[in-house]
Amino acid sequence: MTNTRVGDPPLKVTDLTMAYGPRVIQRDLAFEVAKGEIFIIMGGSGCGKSTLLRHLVGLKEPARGKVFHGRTSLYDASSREQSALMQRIGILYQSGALFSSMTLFENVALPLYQYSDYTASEIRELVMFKLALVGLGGFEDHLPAEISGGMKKRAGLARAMALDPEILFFDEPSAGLDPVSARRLDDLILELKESLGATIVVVTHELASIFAIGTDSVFLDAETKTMIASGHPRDLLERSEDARVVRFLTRGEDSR
Ligand SMILES: Nc1ncnc2c1ncn2[C@@H]1O[C@H](COP(=O)(O)OP(=O)(O)OP(=O)(O)O)[C@@H](O)[C@H]1O
Repeated sequence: MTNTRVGDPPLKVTDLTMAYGPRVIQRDLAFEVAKGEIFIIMGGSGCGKSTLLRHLVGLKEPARGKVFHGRTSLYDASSREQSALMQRIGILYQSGALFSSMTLFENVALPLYQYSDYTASEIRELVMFKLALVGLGGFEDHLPAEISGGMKKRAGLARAMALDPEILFFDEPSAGLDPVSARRLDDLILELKESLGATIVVVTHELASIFAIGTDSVFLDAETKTMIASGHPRDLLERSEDARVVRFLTRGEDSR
């Protein structure tokens, strides 16, 4: 199924209000994620970053407004259209969310068996390719418990990429990783963007990651409950006049 035309942004949010029951978390969100960008959702703790991610991937219906994947309004689509859309995205959850009783090979193969018509030998080839892409060639028979936290994230990434998604969503990819593993993951995300041309949406408050990989962003403010900045993180750092944005991007050590 193709629902995008040249020039259509892969992801767009219009007039979005997010709420849990009567409690509004964010309102008046509007932004587009252009093809090939690494789009960062940032803001302080509790501002609604993960909640926004849930809205973007079909897990939470907006209180108001729309989320478009290509030309399709996600929450106005039929459940058949929605599940087709969901197969065109990949999600890397915080823990990597691997099945602990399955080998890395089986974890990555699962979505291919579930959602594609590939033969077993084609799946084998694809899984080996995806594992090699994330630097886990040779680890296909390992169980998640037998590998490090950084490797689990990379295996989760291989699984998120199994179906060659048009958009990848990452929820706090470097959470729980030591700085060296976090750097490696950032480098890998950049490589994937270059080699696959994928569009990537990342929730993170890690400054190093934001500046290392981000090419566009939205900044959510918990107090005013809306977005107060958007754009390339480095431009925001250099040009934002908003003290809250600058404080966040300098961790309170503004030395511009
Ligand atoms: N299922 C839920 N039901 C009710 N309130 C919720 C639910 N999930 C989150 N919230 C509330 O919504 C607000 C935003 O939470 P969210 O997890 O989206 O923020 P966040 O920016 O991702 O935070 P953090 O950076 O700390 O992970 C918080 O006040 C949180 O308590």
